[in-house]
Amino acid sequence: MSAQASIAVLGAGSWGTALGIVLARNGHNVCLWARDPGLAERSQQDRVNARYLPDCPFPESLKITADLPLTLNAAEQVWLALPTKVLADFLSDHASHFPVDAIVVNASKGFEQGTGRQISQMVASCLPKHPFVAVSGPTFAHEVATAKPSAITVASVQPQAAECIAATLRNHTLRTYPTEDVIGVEIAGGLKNVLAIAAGVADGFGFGANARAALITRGLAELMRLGGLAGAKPETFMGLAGVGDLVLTCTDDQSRNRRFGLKLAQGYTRDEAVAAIGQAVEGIGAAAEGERLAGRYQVDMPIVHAVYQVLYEGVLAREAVSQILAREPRHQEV
Ligand SMILES: NC(=O)C1=CN([C@@H]2O[C@H](COP(=O)(O)OP(=O)(O)OC[C@H]3O[C@@H](n4cnc5c(N)ncnc54)[C@H](OP(=O)(O)O)[C@@H]3O)[C@@H](O)[C@H]2O)C=CC1
Ligand SMILES: O=C(CO)COP(=O)(O)O
Repeated sequence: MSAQASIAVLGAGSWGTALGIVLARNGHNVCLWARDPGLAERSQQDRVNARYLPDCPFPESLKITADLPLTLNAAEQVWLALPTKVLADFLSDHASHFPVDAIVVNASKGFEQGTGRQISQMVASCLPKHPFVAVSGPTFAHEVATAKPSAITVASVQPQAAECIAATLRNHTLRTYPTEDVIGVEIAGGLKNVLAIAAGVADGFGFGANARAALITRGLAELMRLGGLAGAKPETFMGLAGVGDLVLTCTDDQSRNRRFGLKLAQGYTRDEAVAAIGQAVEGIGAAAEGERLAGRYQVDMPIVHAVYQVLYEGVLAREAVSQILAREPRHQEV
């Protein structure tokens, strides 16, 4: 891999655009793929993605296009920043066009819809020979793109691939932390969005800071219980991709998932709240997959279950909260 890499970033929403900007600023040649030719053309001309990151100008070495073969051509790294629900179809349609030696880097958070498979498993079934890396952590796109200090986990079962991607991504405002625990990083990143919805609901009802802290702590316990049975390392949940991202998204209104929960508490239906946010709300799909995984591993996940009931079974948010509070008292354990 050359010091100046040729990089394809697929998905020109807020996260793909932010990553494209950072990678280009780091001196790499980046081609960002947008599915909307109009957006690609305007952004290439104006040197900014006015729809998703209007105040973040493109560095010179960032190009944006809707031409996928051109984007993938000779890429040494292919970064995925698409909503998780479209990933399965996207990979089955386009994986055969990925350059054979490219490292595949996933930056999305969630699970395959309908199966609960992790993104690493989806990628492995379509691209079994490509090294795979997952990046995840407390990183709001706008803060990363505007070079606010941030830190991110870079996970791969192939340490060399993790180190390569960490070196590509890090700079003086973005610290990278490699790990081999892909399972833990993906479970934490996928399910913290469900808990952020719950935090938004609780704050929307005015339950206060104590309730929010309890929710984060007990939510973390749910992630660790599931992660333990799925083969993750407990310490991953105490790191950036675990408690780091959980705290970020449960406490700050930059989070779309948290804002979605706030809307539910205001009485919006699920679909009205999705429309009001107007961007990816990964916690919705992840609630269904979290419920599926809890069943598969026979693990108690009451907060994930409550969010699932509100989103899929028509239970009122207030009622779901009362049900959690009415649970049998128990000893604290993780
Ligand atoms: N934003 C953030 O701060 C962070 C986001 N992430 C994760 O990154 C992933 C992407 O999120 P984010 O960029 O924020 O989402 P956004 O809602 O900002 O953007 C979504 C992007 O996906 C595109 N898209 C939607 N459907 C399709 C499709 N069928 N085929 C191709 N492209 C499609 C949209 O295109 P169009 O504009 O044409 O609709 C848009 O470019 C999510 O998994 C999220 O959890 C991770 C860390 C930080
Ligand atoms: O994952 C994120 C930050 O780490 C972004 O969270 P939201 O998708 O809730 O905005």
